[in-house]
Parts: sequence; C-alpha cells; structure tokens
Amino acid sequence: MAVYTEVTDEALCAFLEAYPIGELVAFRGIAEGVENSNYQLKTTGGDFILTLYEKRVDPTELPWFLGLMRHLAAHGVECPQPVSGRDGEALRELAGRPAAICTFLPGVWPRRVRGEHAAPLGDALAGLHLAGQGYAATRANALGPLGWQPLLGLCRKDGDSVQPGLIAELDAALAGILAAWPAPGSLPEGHIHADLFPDNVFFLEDEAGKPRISGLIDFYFACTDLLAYDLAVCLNAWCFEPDYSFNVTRASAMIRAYSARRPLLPAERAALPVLCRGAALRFLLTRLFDWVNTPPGAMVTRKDPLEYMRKLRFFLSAETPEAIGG
Ligand SMILES: Nc1ncnc2c1ncn2[C@@H]1O[C@H](COP(=O)(O)OP(=O)(O)O)[C@@H](O)[C@H]1O
Ligand SMILES: N[C@@H](CCOP(=O)(O)O)C(=O)O
Repeated sequence: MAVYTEVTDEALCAFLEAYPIGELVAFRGIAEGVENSNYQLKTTGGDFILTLYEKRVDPTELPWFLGLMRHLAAHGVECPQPVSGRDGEALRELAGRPAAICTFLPGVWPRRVRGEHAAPLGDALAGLHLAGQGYAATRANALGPLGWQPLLGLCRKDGDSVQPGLIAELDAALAGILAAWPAPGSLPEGHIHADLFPDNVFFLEDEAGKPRISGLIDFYFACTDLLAYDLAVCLNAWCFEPDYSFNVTRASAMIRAYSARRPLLPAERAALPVLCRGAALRFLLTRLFDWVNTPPGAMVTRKDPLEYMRKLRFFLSAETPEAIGG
C-alpha cells in the first residue's frame, strides 16, 4: 500500500485553490508505489498526480528532483511535469507533508516484461542521459558505493536471520566490488534515474501492437553518477526471467538500443559486469535494510532482498561484458 497520508476533501479543495487547474472533480489514492503517498486527481482542468512526500525523502532535495523533471520534460523526455501554483511555486504543504502536483502520464507499466520492451527501454534511457546534460545542479548518489558499507553495517545484526551466512557473503561481495569499481573520472557521468524498474516505465501499444514508451516516472532516487551504472540497474531489473535465469538476448537488445543513441565507450562496456554487481548489491541492501529494520505496521512496503542475492550471484559469476549481453 502506498497511501500513507490521508487527505480530506476539504483540505484538498483548499490546496487546489493555489493552482490554476480548475476545480476538483474526483480523486483517489493509488495503492502502488513504495516511498510516497500518491493520489490521482481529476479536475475541470484535466488529470494530475498529487504526491505527498513521506519521511524517507529529504525535503531540501525536492527542488532538485522537480527541477530535473522540468528540465527533462523541456528536452523531450516524457516524464511528469511539476505544476506551478499561481505564485509560481510547485512545492507546498498538504496534510503536514511536502506536496506537489504533476502532470498525469498515459500508459501502463508492464506486469510481465517481454523481449520487445528491451530496445525501447535502452533507447529511452540513453535519451534521458542526453537530455539531462544541460541540468547544471548535481546531486550525489547517497546509495552509491560509499553508502553500501554503512548500509550493510545497519543490517549486520539481523541480516543472517533472512538467510544464514548472508552477511559474510555480502562482506566478501562488497570488498570485491569496491576493489574493482571504476576510478573517479574514468567513465562518463551525468544525471541518472537510478531506479528505472518496470513499475517506473509506462508503455502504450501502437496500431501493430508493438509497445512504445509513453513515460518515465519516479525520479526520487535520481542523482549524478556513472551513466553506465543506470544501464546496469536496468539490466538487473528487466533482464531476469521469473526463474532468475538471465535473458542475455533481452540484455543485448537493451544495450544495443542504448548504444545506438548514446554510444557506450569501450571502458563503459568493459565495466558493465562490476556495475551490474554494484547495482544488484544496492537493491539487495536497501531491501535487506527495510526487511530487518522495519517494525510491524511501519509505513514501508518491504520487497524480497533474496531476489537480489540471486541476481548478485549471477553477476559475480559473469566475468565478461559478453556474458551479460554487452
Ligand atoms: N505522472 C504520473 N502519471 C500517471 N500515473 C502516475 C504518475 N506518477 C505516479 N503514478 C502512479 O502512481 C504509482 C506510484 O508512483 P511512484 O512514483 O512509483 O511511487 P513511489 O515513489 O511511492 O514508489 C505508479 O505506479 C502509477 O500508477
Ligand atoms: N525499485 C526498488 C524500490 C523502490 O520502489 P519504487 O516504487 O520507488 O520504484 C526495489 O525494487 O527495491
């Protein structure tokens, strides 16, 4: 569930007076999502998404995220655009939370990933990286390599209750990944989405039934980091079958489409195995942290950390870029 903060009719109507988007017709909470509370709004001015930012988003960072979305939308990326109020401000407060209204995107995210999603995704990811180039402000990746050791430390006490021996296995994997991680400045950097999972990518079908991307959402992990790391996140999130076998054909199609729009440097391609290991570890650690540190009834939706242990093991065994479709 992801409606953590309830909003009353009265509070919402009063809130909407600040915006030039007409009057409220209907609204409903959206159950999907993990981090924030989302509502779909219908007003006499159209359809919108209202997001109330919950505790895990640092409010001082919200202007950076909203600015990035605005910049990307202005440079051709289909993504939600923050709607400004009559005073020019997109960010205000509702029900005691920072809140913003964004444009509604058509389409649905794929409940089951298919091969034909891979090329549009690779192309859209490269488009996002290119469009992000002119956004000057930067945001460090709090969930990058420097954050992994402290996060693992916070899971140390209870991690083995999820799987015996897990912490020792993660200690060894982390040491290897950090030792092989690309040196600062050695690979191209820019603004990355950093969480481009299937539930953050909307598709529509064309007349022939072929999926095309109608929008990318959820930029609240976006940051400035290695561009190829974003591709590694997608290889993790999109290229495994339900039985955890890696679909190398799908991965190749994604990497090829990415490279057709933003050619990968040989050094980026060579780094893909370690970047994929790092990306698997990153999602494993945040899921493990939530798993072992979330008291019952807390407002966090927990996801299975062991899914990413299996992916990490695969990437640890894949030594060459070719083994992962590169
Ligand atoms: N701009 C948008 N247009 C249409 N639907 C949206 C939009 N933003 C969010 N949603 C809906 O809300 C759900 C949760 O959004 P998401 O940003 O992933 O939440 P969270 O940050 O809590 O993970 C999405 O799966 C989608 O159904
Ligand atoms: N994609 C992450 C969790 C973040 O959730 P989102 O709903 O904000 O995309 C994971 O799968 O661990």
